[in-house]
Amino acid sequence: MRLYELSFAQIEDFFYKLAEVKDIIKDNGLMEFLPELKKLDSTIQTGTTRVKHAFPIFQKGGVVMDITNVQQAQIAEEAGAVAVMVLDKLPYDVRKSGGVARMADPKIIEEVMNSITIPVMAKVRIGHYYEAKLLEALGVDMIDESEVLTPADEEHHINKWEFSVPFVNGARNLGEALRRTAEGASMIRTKGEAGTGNVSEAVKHMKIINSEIRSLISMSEEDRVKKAREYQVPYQLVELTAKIKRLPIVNFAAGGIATPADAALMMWLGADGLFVGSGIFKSQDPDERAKAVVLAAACWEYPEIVLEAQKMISEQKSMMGIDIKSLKPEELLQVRGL
Ligand SMILES: O=C(CO)[C@H](O)[C@H](O)COP(=O)(O)O
Repeated sequence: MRLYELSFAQIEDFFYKLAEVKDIIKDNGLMEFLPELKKLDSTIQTGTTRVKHAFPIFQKGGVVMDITNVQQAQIAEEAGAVAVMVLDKLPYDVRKSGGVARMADPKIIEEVMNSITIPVMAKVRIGHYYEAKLLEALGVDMIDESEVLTPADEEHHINKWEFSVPFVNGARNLGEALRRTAEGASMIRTKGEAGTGNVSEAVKHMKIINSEIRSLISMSEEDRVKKAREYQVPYQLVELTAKIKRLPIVNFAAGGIATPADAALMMWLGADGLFVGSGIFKSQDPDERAKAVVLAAACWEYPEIVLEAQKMISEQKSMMGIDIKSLKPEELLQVRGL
């Protein structure tokens, strides 16, 4: 039983209780705890859109860490990550190794699921319906249809409504974010340029989305109808975005976040939370950095605390970043899946 299979009320209660009962969960395993939760409300349907949307809401303010093995998963859990994302290779290594990047080995994903108590996500190739079916069967908590892996379909994304497991998708602008939402994604992450250790593209994408939402808000109804056509999404989705003045689903920042200061910057720009991979596990101080990034994301409104977080790491141990301008157009991961 995974988190998305619970009802909304059960998930809510789970997260409230999580702080109190973390030790109990650790000692007994999550499975022992679930029957108690089930008793709270056994009648509500599970795997519904409400549940799929609730799961990312409860991760807000947190950091999801890319990991490739059990050891890294344990570092992430120990550091206070809200979830881990299992990959075959970290985005930096995907970039360096070339070739076709596919979903991670299911045996490793299973090992990770059995070794930690926080939610486990994993990536599939864009449009790879069947990798997603395998991950759903495996019981992961969320699927990332990711441009970091080699796209399986150059034209279509997965129809995510068909799944009971929630999906996260990347976006560089409002059009992409709303198209993925219309396809059934429960969470968006700004794409940034993964594996570069360079936060500049994540900043750019977050600012583009913010400014496009601002212009929707001030637009006439007639122009919003036109925008919906341009974005190729239902008008109601454009209308809702303008009304609530934000993306209708949770939006985390990703791609190139490497330091606590980067983490705080993205939260200040309005991210609901963060995905961080290479920046932590390609650094020379992953244990400390993982904790420092979690602290900075949670306390981004307090520069003095972010300063403490920044002091927990050593700049000399940061991953060597890549200047985006040095990448050839075909080396950009962000342009996959529009
Ligand atoms: O979700 C992701 C892409 O699918 C990655 O988690 C994210 O982009 C990580 O990038 P980096 O390695 O630069 O931190």
